[in-house]
Amino acid sequence: MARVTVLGSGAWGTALARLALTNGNQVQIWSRRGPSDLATAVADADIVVSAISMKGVAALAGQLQAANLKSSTILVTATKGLDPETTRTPSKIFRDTFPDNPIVVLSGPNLSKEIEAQLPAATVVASTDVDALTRVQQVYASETFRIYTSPDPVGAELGGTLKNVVAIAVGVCDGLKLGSNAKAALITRAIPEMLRVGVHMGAQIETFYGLSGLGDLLATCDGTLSRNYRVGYGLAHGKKLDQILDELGSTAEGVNTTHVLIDMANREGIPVPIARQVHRLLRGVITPQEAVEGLMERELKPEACDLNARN
Ligand SMILES: NC(=O)C1=CN([C@@H]2O[C@H](COP(=O)(O)OP(=O)(O)OC[C@H]3O[C@@H](n4cnc5c(N)ncnc54)[C@H](O)[C@@H]3O)[C@@H](O)[C@H]2O)C=CC1
Ligand SMILES: O=C(CO)COP(=O)(O)O
Repeated sequence: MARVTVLGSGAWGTALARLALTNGNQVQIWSRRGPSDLATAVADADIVVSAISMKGVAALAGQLQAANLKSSTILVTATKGLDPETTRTPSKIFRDTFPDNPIVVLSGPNLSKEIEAQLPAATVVASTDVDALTRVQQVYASETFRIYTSPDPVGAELGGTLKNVVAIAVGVCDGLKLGSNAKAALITRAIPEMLRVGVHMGAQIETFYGLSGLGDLLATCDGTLSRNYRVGYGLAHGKKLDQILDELGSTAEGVNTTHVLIDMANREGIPVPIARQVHRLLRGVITPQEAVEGLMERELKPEACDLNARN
């Protein structure tokens, strides 16, 4: 049994709290608009699970620091995004703020509605701290939630982060009714793009072929349960981005991730053709049809990809 505090009472925070509770752990949820004070909520926790939107992670890390988080507390991050100011992943933000705490990433094909319905699923917990990995694995492993471990936290969270951009593109593809061939081509060609960014940011290649990479890419590109997919689908039907996000009423991280990714790709010269079309589409400078044409009209090239290619 562990004392677990989950930060964030959105769809994913609630599901992660319920999973830990069902396994017999002592669980409390903190949220920014809730009644409890952060310092009190984390004071006795063995494990703090952060499941808030990316836009709040850097500030939350600062608040936790002010709350004097114990250095023995395991910090688990379940957010899938990149910091707009620094391009850091959540685990990097926590690592920079809490150099002595064990940091664990939890990421995989985990659409919260299916998890809440107790459908079988698997995920990855990733850390360089083996004891912390075992502890978090024990807290979450159950008959319906299978937990694999990985030594590559950055790779695990980048898979979950970058696939959100692809899910927007696939939503467009389905919204325009481009067919199964186009969808298969898009998802497959997205993999070298994700790998190129991942390798640049220090991830291990094999992580992207596991649950937190390919697994999450497939789950999120499968259809209507994914909010990022629904962003693309809505754009393909001529809706404005603001309207789509209002209707969703919850976080679609791929929108912010696309902007951060394109800033980074421009600075570092990383070729990301799919993300670039998504970026133009989100900014409203091209139509969904023009985004497709932009991809199809690119120069012809071999399929094999150079992961260190630069523009
Ligand atoms: N819902 C899902 O199926 C899954 C979501 N995730 C990731 O988990 C993260 C949260 O997603 P959801 O819970 O689905 O979103 P949500 O929109 O349902 O909830 C977002 C939560 O973040 C909190 N939050 C937002 N801005 C904040 C700030 N500035 N400071 C403190 N808290 C803030 C909100 O109060 C809310 O509790 C995202 O990064 C998402 O990609 C990961 C796996 C599955
Ligand atoms: O990350 C997720 C599933 O693993 C959730 O995807 P969406 O944020 O697109 O709903």
